[in-house]
Formats: sequence, C-alpha cells, structure tokens
Amino acid sequence: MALFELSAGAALRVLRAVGVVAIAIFARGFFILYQKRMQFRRLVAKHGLDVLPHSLIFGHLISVGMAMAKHPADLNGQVSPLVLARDHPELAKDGVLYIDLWPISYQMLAVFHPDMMAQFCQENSQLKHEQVRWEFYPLTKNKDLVTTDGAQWKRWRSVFNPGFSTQNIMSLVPSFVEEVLVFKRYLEGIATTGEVVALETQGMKATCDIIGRAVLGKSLGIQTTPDNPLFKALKENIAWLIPEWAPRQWGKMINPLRRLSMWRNNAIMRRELRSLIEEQYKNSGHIEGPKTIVNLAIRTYVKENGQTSMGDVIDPEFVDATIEHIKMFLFAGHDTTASTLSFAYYSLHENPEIMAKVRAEHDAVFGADPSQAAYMISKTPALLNQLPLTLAVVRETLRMYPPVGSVRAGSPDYFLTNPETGRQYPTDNLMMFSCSYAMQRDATYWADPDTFNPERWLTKDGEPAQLRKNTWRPFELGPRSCIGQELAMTELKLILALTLRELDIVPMYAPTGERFFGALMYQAHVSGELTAHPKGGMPVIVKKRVLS
Ligand code: HEM
Repeated sequence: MALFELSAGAALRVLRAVGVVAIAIFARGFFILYQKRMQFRRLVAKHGLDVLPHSLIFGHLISVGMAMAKHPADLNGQVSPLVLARDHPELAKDGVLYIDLWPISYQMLAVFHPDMMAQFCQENSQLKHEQVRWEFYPLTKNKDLVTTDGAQWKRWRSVFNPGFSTQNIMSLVPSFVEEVLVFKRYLEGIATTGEVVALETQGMKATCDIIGRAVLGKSLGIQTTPDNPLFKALKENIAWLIPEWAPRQWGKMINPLRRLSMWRNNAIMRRELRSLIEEQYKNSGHIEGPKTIVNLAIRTYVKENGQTSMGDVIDPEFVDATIEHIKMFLFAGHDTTASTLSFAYYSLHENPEIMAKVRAEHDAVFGADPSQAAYMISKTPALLNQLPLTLAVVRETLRMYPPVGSVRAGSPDYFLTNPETGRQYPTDNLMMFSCSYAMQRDATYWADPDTFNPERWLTKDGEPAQLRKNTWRPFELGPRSCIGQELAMTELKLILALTLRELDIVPMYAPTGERFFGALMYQAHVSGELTAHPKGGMPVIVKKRVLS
C-alpha cells in the first residue's frame, strides 16, 4: 500500500513536471508567435502597406488556406502568390504581396513585377535566404553553388562555368543522344505493353543520365539499372529534406532515423562519385575531343590554385567539394528538366495543331525519315539551333510552368521600388520570393497568359519576337541565374526532336478530374519531392505512330 502511494505520488510529480515543461514550451512558442505577428504588423503599419486580413494568431494562414481551398488539394504551394494575386487584384496591383505564413514558412514578400524582381536578383543581387541553406544542409553541408554566397560561391562558379558554356554543351551532344535513345527505347517498350506509366519517373532518370554524361563523361546507367545506388540514395535524401514546416513534414522532423539514413545515403553517393571524379583527373591531361564539366573544372582549378598544389595526386579539397557540387547538379537539374519535358508533352498533346507544326519543323530539318535524326544530330549538333518552333515550345512551357523560383534575404535598409509609382517596399526580416510563376502568368506582361501559345515567341517570318525585358525568368536572371540553363534547353530540344515524330504520348488524366486554370495537369505537391511536379507524375500511355 505504502509502495503504491509512493509510486502514485512520484507519478503525480512526474506528470506535474511534464505539464510544467509543456506549458513552458507552449508559452515560449506563443511568445515567439506573438513577436513575429507584431513584427509583421509594425512593418505594415509603419509603411502603410496593404495586406490580406491579418490574424494575430493565424497571420495569413487562414486567408491563404481559403484561397487555396478553391483549387485542387495537391496544388503546389509555389503557385499560391498567383492564386492570391488573382483573388485580390487590388492588393497585387503593384506587383508585390506581403504574406505571413509563419510558422509554416518564413514571412514573405512575394514579388511578381519583373523590374522589381530584377532589382534584387540582377541589379543588386541579394544574398540567398537562410531557408535555402537550412533546407539543403543535410544534403551538401552547404558546399554547393545554390546555397553559398560571396567569395566561396564566386570561386566555384568560375571553376564550373567553362564546362556549362554553350560551346562545351554543344560538343557533348553526341553523348546525350545515346542517353535519349535509351529513353526512347523505354517509351517504345511502353507502347508495346500498353501500360499506364508515370512519365516523369523515367524522365528524371534520363535527365540524371544526361547530367552524368555532361559532368563526368560516363553513363551513370540510371535508366537501365533497377535500383541504381546513386539515384536511389539521391532520391531518398531528397525525400528526407524539409522545405517548410507544414504538418506533412512533421513526421520527418521527429523521425529518429532521418539523420542516420541521410548519412548512409550521402556515404553511398560519395563512394559512387569519388571514383568517377578520380578517373576524370587521371585522364584530364590527355582527353581528346569533348571535355566534360569536371574535366574543365579540374583545369580551371589547377590554373587558379597552381599546378603544384595537385601534382600527381588529386587535391582532396577539390574532390570533396566536387562531390557536393555534383550532388547539387543532379538535384537541381533532374526534376526541373523532367517536369518541363512532361509539361511540354502535355501541352503539345492538348494542342494538336501546334504538335503538327513542330513535327513538320523536324521533318524539314532532319528529313522525312525520323530514324535518321539521332545520327544527324550526333554528327551536326548545331542542327538543334535550327528549330525555332521547338525552342519556342520549350520557352512557352517554361513560361507557363516554371518549376522553381528564387528566394533572397530582405534587410532593414533594403527597399524595392515600383518603377511606375515610385513607391518603396520594405524587405526587413522577410524572405523575398522572385515568383516567376505569378509574373509569367500576369496579363500585364503576357497576352492571354493561361493559353499555351508558342507562336508568341516568333514573328511572322519565324524570327524571335521582342519580348518585354525581365519577363521570362524560369532560370532566374542575374549572376545567380541557373548555371545549367544551356544544358537543360539543349536536352529538352533534343528529347523532343528524337521522340515526337515516332511516338504519341497520351496523358491519362480522367476528363472529370480537378483542373487548375483549365488544365488537368498542373504543378502539384508530390510526396517525397521538393519542387513542383506534374500531377501524379504525368500518367501516360505511349502509342507508336504509323508514319506514311
Ligand atoms: C528546366 C530546367 C531548369 C530550371 C527551370 C532551372 C531553374 C533554376 C533557377 C530558377 C535557379 C535559381 C535558383 C535560386 O536562385 O535559388 C537555378 C539555379 C541553379 N541551377 Fe538550375 N534549372 C534547371 C536545370 C538545371 C540543370 C540541368 C542544372 C545542372 C546540371 C542546374 C543547376 C543549377 C545550379 C547549380 C544553380 C545555382 C547557380 C548559382 O547560384 O550559381 N539547373 N536553376
């Protein structure tokens, strides 16, 4: 009895202690919430800003939630500024929206005026926001181009720039053709089985293999090896990353296995990449023909750091850093490109008259027999520059479906200025979001913005049209623009040129399915992925075309 009384008393004390800790945590959380909300309100009051109705408890969580609730539940969060701008034109008229979604996300200044985006990305490129570093630290320890700033970023960007140049990418096209033919054979196989597949999955493997060719001069074999260790480790680690603090991320945050699993996957990627980099180094002096991105990086690094620092043995600093850079190249270049490819296939399928013109363009450049195109492009990669309509299709796809935007850090003394009104907008304590999606769908800058119209990119005589400056920025503009732009544009044109005439890629969305701005395929939140992906990974069947 005494023992029972004792343990009951002890249990009570433990319960009380737990209660006190819980109350302390709750009180602290509430205090921080209050501080954040008041900070936002003070900024709004001080500068007379027009914002959505702001709740002291919920900030803008309810207003944004209500706006998004009118659309498909899996719609990707990056489109929310566009949804809000269309619902509240009176607030969005100057091209900015102040949004307080704390604690789900940082308090944000969404910018969709092209010249105001230019102010913080081009004219006066601001530092990356801490959210980017926090998100990618577990993948690359912030030793990559996306997350670094200042001297470190500058140094490595100059090391990698030569390999990503237009001229060098062109020289690598024959090796890309080999990977695209693997992708095409996969599609042909699907055509024979008639099964429905998520096109983007294979697209991501193809884009990784193309990056492998560009960076390391080797086929990584991701398309052909089931459970390829490098790809598996990369995808698992991407799935572990935490891009926001929404409830769907909470499981990951508290999962005790997260760190261990990420450590293991990082070790696998290091093992796989190290030997390939060392091989590039051994060959760096005597490779004839096209140079890979790592090969040219080795040359620049040696030049900048002095030949003696490397001697016969590859500099471990270079290898370690290059491993992290390649992980980021694979991450940044695989799903962005695969998602663009999927939206291009979708948009062409929805617009058969444009599809017919694109196929005719390919006939005109490569001849009537599509099976010759791969050989012709391998022999003369510059033929890819003779496809103005195909290029316009890729540009228009990236206008309507840019996969990512850029986020930069605001600061107390830094203001954006609306060029038409001269009004200044504070950025203190805010994450500035260069929202290409919202701007590239804005009727102020793009006629009929929700219509897929590649011909807007061409004048009547087929020459490129003059578009308003700063308005096309799927790769961002300015010093921190995408280093892989030329690679992505080249591979997208190449894949379309080698597949469109022989295959019909038919999206398999239920016609009664939910639509976003009229389209059944929209940018969705896909579990395990960070960037915007086509809904359901784009389910398709493939049909072989009967050519006359
Ligand atoms: C359609 C495909 C692609 C799109 C739409 C795209 C878009 C972007 C955007 C918007 C940025 C700026 C991000 C920011 O400021 O946070 C960026 C940066 C970057 N991208 Fe891409 N990207 C694509 C393909 C690629 C490819 C193929 C690679 C490499 C193989 C790549 C590697 C990078 C890297 C390393 C950066 C950081 C550059 C720097 O800050 O110096 N991207 N990309």
